[in-house]
Amino acid sequence: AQTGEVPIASGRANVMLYDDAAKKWVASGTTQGLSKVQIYRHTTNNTFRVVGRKLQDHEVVINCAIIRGLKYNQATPTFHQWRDQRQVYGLNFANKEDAECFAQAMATALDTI
Ligand SMILES: CC(=O)N[C@@H](Cc1ccccc1Cl)C(=O)N1CCC[C@]12C=C[C@@H]1CC[C@@H](C(=O)N[C@@H]3C(=O)N4[C@@H](C=C[C@H]3C)CC[C@H]4C(=O)O)N1C2=O
Repeated sequence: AQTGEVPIASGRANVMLYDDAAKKWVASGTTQGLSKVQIYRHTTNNTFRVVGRKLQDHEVVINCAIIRGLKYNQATPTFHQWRDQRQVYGLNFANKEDAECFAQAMATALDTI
């Protein structure tokens, strides 16, 4: 977290990006594996972003702003996805509880911005 940012959710997930050309999901980052994915709230300007770091080596595998109007799709109880202009992001959560907690915080963020 940068100064002035607080985490409002944290969960474990495989972070994936959709390769539009190949029409398939690819693991984000250099290796497969679980990441700790958090939603940070910036305390002064009330903005939010999703940051994920590999559990193993802390490689940042996702760092994207949560923008107004973002459509967060809970495709399954443990696979959630959303898109921005460039990418489609997928979070394959380690369990339902992490997924639910993350989705709740995402909804809060989307209600706030
Ligand atoms: C209008 C719109 O944008 N719609 C988007 C979805 C969307 C809707 C609304 C708002 C935002 C967004 Cl993002 C769309 O449909 N998208 C976004 C890119 C990909 C996809 C398009 C086609 C494929 C077909 C199969 C399906 C898929 O990926 N299912 C998963 C799956 O195949 N996997 C993942 C897990 C489970 C499954 C659920 C883990 C790895 C792999 C696997 O199981 O091995 N698809 C999509 O979701």
